[in-house]
Amino acid sequence: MSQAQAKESMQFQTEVNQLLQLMIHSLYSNKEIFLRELISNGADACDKLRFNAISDDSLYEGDGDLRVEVEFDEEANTVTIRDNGIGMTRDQVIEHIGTIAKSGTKEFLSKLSGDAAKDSNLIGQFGVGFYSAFIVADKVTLTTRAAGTTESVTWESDGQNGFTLEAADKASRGTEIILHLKEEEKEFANGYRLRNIISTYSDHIPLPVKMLKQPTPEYDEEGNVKEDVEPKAPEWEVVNKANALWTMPKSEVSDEQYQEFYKHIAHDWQDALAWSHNHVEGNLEYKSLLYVPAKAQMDLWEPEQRNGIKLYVQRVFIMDDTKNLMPRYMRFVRGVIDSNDLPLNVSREILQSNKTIDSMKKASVKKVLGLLGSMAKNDAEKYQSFWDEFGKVLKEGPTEDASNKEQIAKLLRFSSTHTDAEKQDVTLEDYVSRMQEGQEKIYYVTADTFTAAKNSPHLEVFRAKGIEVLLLSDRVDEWMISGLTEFDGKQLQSVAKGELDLGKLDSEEDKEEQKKVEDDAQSLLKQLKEVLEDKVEDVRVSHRLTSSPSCIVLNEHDMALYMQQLMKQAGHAMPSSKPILEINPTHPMLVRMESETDDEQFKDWASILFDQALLAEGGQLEDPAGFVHKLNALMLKLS
Ligand SMILES: Nc1ncnc2c1ncn2[C@@H]1O[C@H](COP(=O)(O)OP(=O)(O)OP(=O)(O)O)[C@@H](O)[C@H]1O
Repeated sequence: MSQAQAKESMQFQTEVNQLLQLMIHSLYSNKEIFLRELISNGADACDKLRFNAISDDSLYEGDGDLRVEVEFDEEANTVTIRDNGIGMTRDQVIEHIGTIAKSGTKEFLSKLSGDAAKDSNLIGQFGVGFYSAFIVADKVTLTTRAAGTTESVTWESDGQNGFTLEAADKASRGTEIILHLKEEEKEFANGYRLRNIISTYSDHIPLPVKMLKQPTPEYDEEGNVKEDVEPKAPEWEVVNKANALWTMPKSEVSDEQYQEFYKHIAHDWQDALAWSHNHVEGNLEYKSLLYVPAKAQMDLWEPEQRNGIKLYVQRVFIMDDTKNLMPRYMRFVRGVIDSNDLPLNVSREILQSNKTIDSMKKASVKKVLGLLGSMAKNDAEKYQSFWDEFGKVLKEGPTEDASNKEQIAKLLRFSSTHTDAEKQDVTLEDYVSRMQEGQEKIYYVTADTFTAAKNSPHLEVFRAKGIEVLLLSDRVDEWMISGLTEFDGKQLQSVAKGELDLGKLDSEEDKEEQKKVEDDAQSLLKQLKEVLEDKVEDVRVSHRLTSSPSCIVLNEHDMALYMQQLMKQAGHAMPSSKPILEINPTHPMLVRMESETDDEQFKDWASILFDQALLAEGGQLEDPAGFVHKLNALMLKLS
């Protein structure tokens, strides 16, 4: 007996039970969505077949009438969902249905707290998909045959103890799923209920969903039900509108319909935050329906993301595209673009360098930016919830998409010393409106954590003068800043890089005072330079510090120290440029050092001064043990 014929039991991948239990619990009050999920899968399978058949007509096997069928059996307490789409091979069944090894699953499960209420919120990130069948069924039997093959297979599971696989004898291609309903879910084995769910959730998907016509009794002349009538062959009828929602005029689509369609294409079970629906005519003709989800998808940070924009050509599904129709910094967008200009046989290669695609992409990016802009303007709270989910992704924008930099910059939100709160809700426009008389630049500091940014010694003079500084502590921030060098004609300036020139913000008195401190510190500077020659490029008097003894200053174009560290850990070779040490000669530690006559002792002081500045900057010490040793010796001396 070949492997394909034997009945075989297999285990689910780890944690599948946990996930199923969580899903059943989370979606219990919304359980009828199982039907939408399974119909959506069937519709996707038909889309894939239609696309593959463009180059290989034989895949249709004489049946090009693509559809999803829903049947029920009240007595057996079952609901069946059947499609004549692409189907699955045995290996595909194992890969897609028998496992939960979707990218990001592990991370998702690791976030679970065990608190059912909290975890229910999290499941929103995890597309529910096929497994939602187990919300209502205690056994699921799936039989499938891949288009273009002859072997079919039956998968069966109770959602608890793994699954079995067995060779089947399916005459036609596609997938049939029988849900053996739980006793308490009997209500779903009912034609009226099923039709109702289909028209709520699947009315506007671009594929007919069919059910058998309800038998209507025949009456005699007296109005009595005729008995002994020859039973008619059951007839199928389309029970949804199947009118591809994006092709409908906006005025005819309700918010509920937009939301249901979103759930269908995004495989999300929560409402979208906003959408933009466009019918474009002119040089190019296309329709687009673009959604901003409410919650970050699980794989938002994976290099290879699933789904994205569905590309259609004249209502024929071509492919799910994650790269060509939206830039990476908009990878959270879900939707449909349906072109009238592209050829039906458009290939992945063509997509990568095609003028029509480029123009549609450009216009779609503008649409999403416009959508976000008006959300920010009209509903700050909603925009804030968007920012909290997707802000870090949008921050990739200024560097990735220079042509829309200004518009993206207006959408950015920051923490700042204005409130010192971690919440990112300060706009660059807010900042500019609060700039001081004579202030020419927008100041920021970057650090590994929010606390490190907030407590950075570089902020001391800014705090003393009441000048606002943006506090940047997301990993992406250094990258964002490399693309965002100015806003509203004002340069963005790191407070930790380069020579600090506060320009008009320093009074003549300040400048005179600084000059005096500098003159007085000349010999101390000279001594320090000699001792620290190997470690620093220069030692100079700081105008940034008011209460710390020293700080590290980087060259204008150097990456922040904590970023350099990260890059090194990731295996990148980093050029080793030496930093500058700035000192505060009025600090008691420096005053004490100046009077030190023991050379060895002075060296230790200098070394500690440098090392602690490095630590405050998120850098790593070359010789941490040496630092501790010197510090201890010093403390003992002082005791
Ligand atoms: N009716 C079907 N015909 C063919 N393949 C199917 C069918 N149903 C599911 N699949 C395959 O199984 C995979 C997993 O389905 P599942 O519903 O769990 O997730 P999904 O639809 O890909 O996305 P999500 O998890 O976001 O819902 C699908 O991507 C598809 O490859």
